[in-house]
Amino acid sequence: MHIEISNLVKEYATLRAVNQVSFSVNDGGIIALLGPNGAGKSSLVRMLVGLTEPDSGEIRVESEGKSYPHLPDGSFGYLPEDRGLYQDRTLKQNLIYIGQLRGLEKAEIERQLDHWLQRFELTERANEHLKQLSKGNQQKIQLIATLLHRPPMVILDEPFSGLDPVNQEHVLTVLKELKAEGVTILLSAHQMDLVERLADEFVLMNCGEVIAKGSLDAIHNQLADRQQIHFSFSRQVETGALQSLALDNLQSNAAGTHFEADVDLNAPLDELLKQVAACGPLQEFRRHRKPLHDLYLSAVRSSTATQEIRS
Ligand SMILES: Nc1ncnc2c1ncn2[C@@H]1O[C@H](COP(=O)(O)OP(=O)(O)OP(=O)(O)O)[C@@H](O)[C@H]1O
Repeated sequence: MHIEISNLVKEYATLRAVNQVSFSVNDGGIIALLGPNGAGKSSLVRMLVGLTEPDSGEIRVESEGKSYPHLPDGSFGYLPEDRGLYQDRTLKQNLIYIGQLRGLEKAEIERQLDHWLQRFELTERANEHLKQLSKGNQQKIQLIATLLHRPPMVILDEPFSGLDPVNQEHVLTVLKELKAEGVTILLSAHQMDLVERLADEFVLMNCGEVIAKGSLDAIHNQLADRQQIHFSFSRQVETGALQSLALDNLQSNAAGTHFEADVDLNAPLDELLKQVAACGPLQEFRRHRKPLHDLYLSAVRSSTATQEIRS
């Protein structure tokens, strides 16, 4: 399956929630939609699954030699932002119902139910009403409902919401397992640190627009204006010599052995390494990549400022 999204626009009354968004999704791998509240992620996902239609632009889904304007029914699992299972029914009743809706045979439903309840450590609770479960466990049942029919593609709107760190890790592991099985995953999330470890591709959105997209390397190239280096010496060195190098914001520890500094994105690091090594007995020299979280925050701030100037 291949998805091509081109210049997509969605408007609600006077608000343009999705503005000229373009990106593509290839088979396999995990693609993450990131953006602050109101960035337009759910609006985009709803068009992708065919719940709403774009005002302009195009979604083209190529699957088994055919082309569709949204993901064809039955080809995907969808965890919506508004969760919808029956609170007064047991986990088992809810999931059997979902399995029947998806057209699964009784034996297959039982098989999948056993597998997923065990995988999410909820087997013992199968006969409890959904409302008896914590928010996090309810979220896991919602995920099972999305995965029960083993779709080749899953669309997850905020799969980590309501989960504690232990369960976030658990879901992360399950998503990695699905990826290893060849499932394509498109998810929206706010948990940068988790998403950075999980996704292969990223689409960063703000105020309806894409502000950066691609692999982590590509995002760094698009958003980082500086890079940070860390280096250390086996004994104290005079900072005088270091200060004459092209290093900004040079900081050292109290012992004068460990340093960090900002350098230009295009600075030749090999050359810099030689210059730093000439200042003392160098132990370590490494480039430190800003976490996605930091890149994202500064990009969202500057993109919001640009939008405010424009409007
Ligand atoms: N059905 C609707 N009618 C009117 N406005 C809407 C509708 N759905 C979303 N919006 C508005 O469109 C903008 C984008 O909303 P959307 O839910 O797509 O963002 P989001 O990135 O998913 O946000 P969140 O992370 O909070 O879920 C918001 O300003 C929202 O208020």
